Amino acid sequence: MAAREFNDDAAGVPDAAPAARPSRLQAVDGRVQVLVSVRDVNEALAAVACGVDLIDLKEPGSGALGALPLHVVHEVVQALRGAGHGQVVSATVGDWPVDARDEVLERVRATAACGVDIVKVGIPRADGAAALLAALAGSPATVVPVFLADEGLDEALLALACWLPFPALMLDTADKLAGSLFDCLDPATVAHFIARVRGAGKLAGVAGALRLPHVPLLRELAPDFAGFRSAACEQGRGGELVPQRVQALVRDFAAK
Ligand SMILES: O=C[C@H](O)COP(=O)(O)O
Repeated sequence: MAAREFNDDAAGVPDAAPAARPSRLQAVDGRVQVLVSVRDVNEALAAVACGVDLIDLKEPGSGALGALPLHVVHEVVQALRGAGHGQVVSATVGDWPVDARDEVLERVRATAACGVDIVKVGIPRADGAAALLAALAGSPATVVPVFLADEGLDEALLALACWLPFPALMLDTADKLAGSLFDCLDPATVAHFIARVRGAGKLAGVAGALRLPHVPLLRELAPDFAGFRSAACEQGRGGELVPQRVQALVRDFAAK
């Protein structure tokens, strides 16, 4: 799909947007779904046992969207499905420069071939991001672009991604030591992102060093899903997943 086919005008998203790809990712009425990033079979099974909605396969020690070895991605998908767990499973492809389109597309293809439902790809605010989005829209895999919001939100990029046939869009941060998503974007901008994505018929997800005290604000903003790694570990996001921390997140999002 060529970026030049897109023509955002004052009216916003053009009428002739391509239909979003069918995806197993669905909204749940009245509840923010909890996504937790895990690095192996044990963490995935522990997260499922805690009641998380979405399992995200990632090596947190390798960066914001650090990729796991493909054989581990495959192994976790097999373990979850083999044990009868139907959670939507996503996986990341690593942190790539924005112009490494061929490498990203190849990694997206290989990751999707491991049986995950969704492949998450980071979109930095940088020259070349529109071309990357357009290339990802042409991939046969189900891709969810993840806007890295450290430098703010680029409205034109968001409009393009809303127009392209992705089933969902996410916000996240690249620098996990610089605070949370809300240190990069104010709640009104996050609310605007969610409304814009929903208005385009897609699901909206947020992440970015979010912690338990952010849950009330997240519930108010009501994205379709919120993603966590840092909050689920005791020794930083590269440490081990702590089930009690995951349970606390699930409980607080489910509380009446
Ligand atoms: O997609 C979710 C991320 O793994 C969240 O990680 P984080 O909480 O460390 O920002």
